[in-house]
Amino acid sequence: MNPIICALDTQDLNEAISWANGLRDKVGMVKLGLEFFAAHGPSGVREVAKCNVPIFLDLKLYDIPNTVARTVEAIKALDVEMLTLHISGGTKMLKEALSIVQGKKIKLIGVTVLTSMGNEDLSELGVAREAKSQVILLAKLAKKIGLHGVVCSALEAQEVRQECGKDFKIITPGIRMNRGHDDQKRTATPKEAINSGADYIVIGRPITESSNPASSAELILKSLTD
Ligand SMILES: O=c1ccn([C@@H]2O[C@H](COP(=O)(O)O)[C@@H](O)[C@H]2O)c(=O)[nH]1
Repeated sequence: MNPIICALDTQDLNEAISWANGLRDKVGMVKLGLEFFAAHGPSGVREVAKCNVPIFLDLKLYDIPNTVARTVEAIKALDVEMLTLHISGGTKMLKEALSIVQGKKIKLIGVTVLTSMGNEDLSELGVAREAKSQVILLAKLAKKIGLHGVVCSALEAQEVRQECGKDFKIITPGIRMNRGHDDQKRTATPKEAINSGADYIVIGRPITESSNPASSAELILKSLTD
């Protein structure tokens, strides 16, 4: 299985389609997020799906239970593999969302602590725990409620794997090699993430801003076995 999920972060539909076509054989999935969805909505997702590459829809839903459930209801008609929602939306929100996708192929993935945040950012929000312990707490809650997996950084992947078991999907953004951290704080290389137990590594700008996205993805894949 190819563990690379490339984030197609753009408002340009043609650019997203061109990336999806160019990367189809080099990645396991593509990710469409808030930027793309705000610009093109469900019809844009359907257009990218025509490129025959599995889609991870990263909308990070976070609202009252009824609103999230109705949103999941609208999204479940789309041909996507996984959809994200914030675990901090709470048990009722998560359970109601799960009940909507019961028996469907779409997997609900919980966002723990954004990889752009460090301990100081959490403390500013009144969260006394360090990022790692907050991630483990949220991942265990997600597992208990029945979510299919979580988004966390590679720095927590090993502990999440130990706590949540082998069938629980672990998806790690914040992947960096040789270009600084941008706005990410909890980062790791592709190989470190996979060695820590991640099922998938989410990589956006290091691929899409390179002069040759397909060959960058190919090199990253190769780096996993070197
Ligand atoms: O905690 C999170 C959750 C989601 N993301 C998303 O992943 C990609 C990362 O893109 P890069 O360009 O490789 O930084 C992006 O779409 C984020 O929305 C995340 O980074 N961290």
